Order: sequence, then C-alpha cells, then structure tokens
Amino acid sequence: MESKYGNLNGKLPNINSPMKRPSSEITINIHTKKFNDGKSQDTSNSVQLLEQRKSLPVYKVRKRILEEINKHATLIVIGETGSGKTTQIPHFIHNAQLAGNMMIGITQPRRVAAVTIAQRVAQEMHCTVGGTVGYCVRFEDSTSPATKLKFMTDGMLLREAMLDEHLKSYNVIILDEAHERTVNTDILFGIVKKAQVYRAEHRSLAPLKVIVMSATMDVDHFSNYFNKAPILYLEGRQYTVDIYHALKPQDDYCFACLVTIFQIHKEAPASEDILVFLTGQEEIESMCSTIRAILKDPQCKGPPMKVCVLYATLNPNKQLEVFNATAAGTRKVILSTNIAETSVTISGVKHVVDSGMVKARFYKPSTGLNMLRVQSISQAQAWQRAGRAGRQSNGACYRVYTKLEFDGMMKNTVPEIQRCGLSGVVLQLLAIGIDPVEFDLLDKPQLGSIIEAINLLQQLGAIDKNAETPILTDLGKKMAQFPLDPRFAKVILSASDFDCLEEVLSVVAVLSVDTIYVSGNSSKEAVTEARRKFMSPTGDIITYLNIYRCYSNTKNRKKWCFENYLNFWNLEYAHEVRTQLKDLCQSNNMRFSSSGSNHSKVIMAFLTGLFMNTAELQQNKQYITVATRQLTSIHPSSAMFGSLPPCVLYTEMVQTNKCYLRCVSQIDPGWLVQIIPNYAHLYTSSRNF
Ligand SMILES: Nc1ncnc2c1ncn2[C@@H]1O[C@H](COP(=O)(O)OP(=O)(O)OP(=O)(O)O)[C@@H](O)[C@H]1O
Repeated sequence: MESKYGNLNGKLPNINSPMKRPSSEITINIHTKKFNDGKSQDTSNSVQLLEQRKSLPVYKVRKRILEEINKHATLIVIGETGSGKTTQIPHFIHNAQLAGNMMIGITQPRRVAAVTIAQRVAQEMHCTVGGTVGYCVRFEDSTSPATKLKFMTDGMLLREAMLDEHLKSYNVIILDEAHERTVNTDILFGIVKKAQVYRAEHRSLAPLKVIVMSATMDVDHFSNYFNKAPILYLEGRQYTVDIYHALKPQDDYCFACLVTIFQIHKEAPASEDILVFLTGQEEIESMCSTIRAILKDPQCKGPPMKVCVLYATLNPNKQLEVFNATAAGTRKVILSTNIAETSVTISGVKHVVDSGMVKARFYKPSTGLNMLRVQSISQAQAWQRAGRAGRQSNGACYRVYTKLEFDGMMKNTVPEIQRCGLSGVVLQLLAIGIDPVEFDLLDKPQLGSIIEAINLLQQLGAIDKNAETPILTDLGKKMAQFPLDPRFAKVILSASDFDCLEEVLSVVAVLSVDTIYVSGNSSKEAVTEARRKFMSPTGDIITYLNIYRCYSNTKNRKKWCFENYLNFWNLEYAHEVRTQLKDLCQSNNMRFSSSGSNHSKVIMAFLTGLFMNTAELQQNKQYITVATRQLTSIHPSSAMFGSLPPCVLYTEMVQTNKCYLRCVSQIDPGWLVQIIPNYAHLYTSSRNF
C-alpha cells in the first residue's frame, strides 16, 4: 500500500509543540535528558518506577512547582502532554503535606482516565487503590477514610458539591484537562471559585487551593476568569512525537485509517502498538470486523495482531482490558473513540492514527433534541490525540487529514455547555443552591436555553411553578440525587405510584448502558429468530424488561447471552447500575413493588417523565412529535418497526439521513389525560377522552 503521507521514514517535517505562549506567565524551563532508545520502559518494579518518575519533566522542577502552589490560591498549569502533570503534581502536593489532613481532589472528564490514573499513582506510591489513593466514578466508589488523593470524574465532584457546596473535605482541588470544557468541569470552575471566596471569608475554614491544568488550553481566558490567576508554564517534553499529515484530502476517513494501520503494521516492529481514533461504537465494531477479516488473508504481511475496542458504552471492565499487555511478538491495535484522547497512557502505544473526526453532543433548540453529530475535531483535540503516542518512548501520529485541513480546524473545542440541553445542569445547580441565571460561568450559555430547561423542569414537577425565582420542590430535590437525566429520575420516582418500581429499575438500568444487542457477523435471520422470544407487541420498553428478567434468572449468563446475541458485559453492567439505583431508592424510602405481567403500568410510569417524547401517527404513515412537530419514523431496530400504533412514546430521537425514533412503545391516548392532564390537549388522539 502506498503511503498517503509520502515517505514515512522521518523525511516529513516534524511539527512540534502545540503550545501557545501565554501573555503573562511563570515559565519553568525543563531540560530533559532524552534517554529514549526507542523501547518502552518496564515499570514493573519499584526502582524502575521511581527512575521513570524522576525522568519526567515535571519531576525535575517539583520544588519550583510546589513553591508556586504554596504562594497562590489559584494556579493555571500548562505543560506538554506526557510531562507528568496528572500523575506527579498530586503526588508532590501529598508528599509536601500541602493538603494537611484533608484530601486532594483531582477531576478528570472521563471515568477510564480517573480509574487508570488512580491505579498508576497507587502503584507509584506502593499502595493499593482504595487506600491513600482512591477513585470515585459513576456507580463505583473505590475510596476509604484513609484516602488522601481522590481521582474522580468531574460529575462525581459535582454530586459532592450538592451535599457540601464549600467542598470542605478538600484542601486542594485540581481540575485536570480543563480544555475539554465538559459541562461538569465548567460548572465546577464556578463552584470552586465560589467555595474559595467563602472559605477565605470564614477563617474557621481552611483555605481552598485550586489548580487548573491542561496541555492545550486558552490560558489567558482561564486566568482572567480566575481573577488573573498566575499561569505556570512548564516547558519541556520527555519524548517527541513526529506528526505526519495526509498529502491530499481523503474521501473516506475510515478507509484512510485502515490503510494507515496496515501500512504501519507492515513496517513497524511487533512491539509497537497502534491507537486509532474513530467516532463511535458502530464505526469501531465495523472496522474491528474488517481488520480481523483482512488478517485472515494469507497475503497480509506483519506479525500477529490483537484488535481491541474502547468506547464509552462498553462495560467498564472491558474498557480496562485495552490496558493489558499482549503476548510478546503480537501487536495490539486499539480502536477508540475520544475517551482515550486525554490523560490516559496505554503502555506500548507508539503510533496514533487520527481520523480527525469525533461524535459530539449538540442540542437543537428548534426540536428540543440532544443529538450526536460526527464532526471535525478541534486543534486542541488533535494535539491531545498526538500526545497519546510518545508516552514511554518517542512516537508518531498519522493524521489522515492534510496540514491545510488541520489549520482550518477550530483552535479549541466549543464548550459543551453551549451545545447541549441544560435541564440536568439547571437541576444540579439548583440542588446546590445556585441560581442558574446568575451563576458565574466561564462561557455562559444563551439565556433562552436556560429558560427552556427551567420550563421542562417545571413540567416535570421539579421546580415550584409559583415561586419568583426557580426553587426545587421536594420531588426536584430527590430527582437531583439520581445520576440520570432528570426525565429518567422522574420515571423512577413515579414508579411506586404505578406499583412497578422493580420493572422500571430494570429498564432504566438497561437504557443507561446503551445497547445490549450484539451485531457482529451473525446472519440477520438467526439474530431475529433469537430475539423474537423477548419481543413484546407493546414495544421496546417491555422487550428490554423481558430480556433483563430472563438474563437475571439465568445461571450461566455468559453462555445464554452468546446464544441469544446479547451483550453479556453490558448486561452485567446494567445489573450493577440497577443495584446502585435500587440503593438510592431505598435511601429515599421508596416502596418496592412489582406490576407482574401488567405492562401498561410500566409504560405509564415512563410517560410521567418522557411525556415530551411522544409522537402521533399521520395519514402518510409517518409520525409527528407532539412537542416539536417534527416528522419522523420508527427506527428499523425497534420492536415496534412495522406496526403503526396511533400514539407512541420514545426515549431517543436520532438524525442520520432521516429522523428516527428509538426505543419506541405503544401508548394508549387515554393515559395522557390521566397522567399529564395539562399537556394532553396537544394530542390529536387524546381529544376523544
Ligand atoms: N498507566 C501508566 N502506565 C505506564 N506509564 C504511565 C502510566 N501513566 C502514566 N505513565 C507515565 O507517566 C507519564 C506522565 O503521565 P501523566 O498522565 O502524568 O502526564 P500528563 O502531563 O498529565 O499528560 P496528559 O496531559 O497527556 O494527561 C506518561 O507519559 C507515562 O510515561
């Protein structure tokens, strides 16, 4: 295969550091000895581990870093990917006892990063995870009273802020990968800023130190927001990453990635693993099958190859499998979404193949939809992706887009808060006691989006309709405790009224793991036949319930899932999620009951939270959504596909080449009057009731 990049043997220009020098900063120059000989270092014993730590750029300047942290209440830290910010700075602060008896909280936008970094730091500190070093991610808490370094997702710290807005368990909070601008991190910026002021004014409380870190951020913007906080600029990198751009634009980024993988496979030693950035599960699974098929071709040259996948909806235990080493002489190829883009180190990865694309969440106010769209990444993301190579030795990044295309990319990612629906955010802010309209955010969303979210929460009964400023009702306070979209929290909280909490918990748990189906290479007929026995004529909610019930009553679950083309790992995860949700229901003294075979009650409970997600059949056999008057159809994957009930409830609307409803269930128009009397007039089909 001819290279799209020209000669890959180092003759292309090496485009170096992405970092823009900020206007005002403290610069620490780090001259790192390059001891790399092209081989990854073995970190299995503690002497080597210490040696490796010592060789990291930030280690050499730890005293200066600590001095700056000591001097300032807030510090913005910018340093190259792989320089050691995430693993070392918390470690230094702990050793220097800057946090006193309290904790150092370190947030990450993604769970896989929080878990693996905690594991790494625990290894470096010779302790087990859950002791001095712990982590806390959604549905999993691995901390103890002994924990002093707590790695967590930004969402988990936000949940803690609901119980204590001044974050009194922490003396130091590090908000890592700030450039990602997730909604949760953006809210945390505001929360830590407020907590800091409060704690400074109340002398009985210890002051709160805040450190904001990234390799690729708009430092001046952050510094201004944090009252001109000083910027600590750590200059220097441990290993170099050569960047190669495609010589001309590629029509099909997946195909371009595939060609690149096999080109590297043909030329590079087996010990050099490859990390490929794609956009989503379907694309990844499909490329995984293609690669496996190509590998069977006797013409295919290169050492044995193990293909692994990594995406957010994959069972968390499965996600961690990509970090396992392969047998000597076998190359590992990891096909991942952007969840491996920041913070993570996957041992052995020396080559990164970057599609330049990402599936990003965005909100369409005209339709009220949160949708996923495949779009071009930002330059900050491209540099983060490149940074995944060159962590244990020099590496290379192959961008399947041209240098010109790279130059045309946005510098930074648009903050998620400006492109997603805000009902969850507003609920959380209100639960912390913050007015969402007044809240001091780094980049404010449009007022219209906040008001729209307030309206939805009022309709769900979470906000008091009569109060002058938005204030949570008792129901709203309970809803905020569930780590779910407010609509699903409402469904769970209504379930006892319909005597079906057991069933609702099972279905919500299944819905939180995305897909429980396996597509693979099996024949369509075999898959349809296996699934037929679970299918309910009422639609997908009860179909999911049937699957979950059979799964939980089965002894050999793995075998059963295999035989029924179901995703064992995701069902296992759903099972864990259900346990956690059940605990929350128990702590709210909810009544556990089962509706047995009365399925209508289950769908009615879903209607209490998802009444905005309903659609009516039109004469042309299409559906029109009631809330937003959008023409749409039932997705072919639904149990309802082919039947045309007059009125349906759906959990998700997706737009590909056409607009589709997913997870669809039939509803009786009479229920609308009964369950949502204030809303029922919108429905043509309910007018006869
Ligand atoms: N799980 C791990 N296994 C092996 N080495 C690791 C691991 N985690 C970190 N390292 C080593 O420590 C180095 C520093 O990692 P760290 O995450 O602290 O860097 P960083 O500056 O925060 O980078 P980034 O901005 O990309 O997150 C890595 O480049 C790698 O050499």
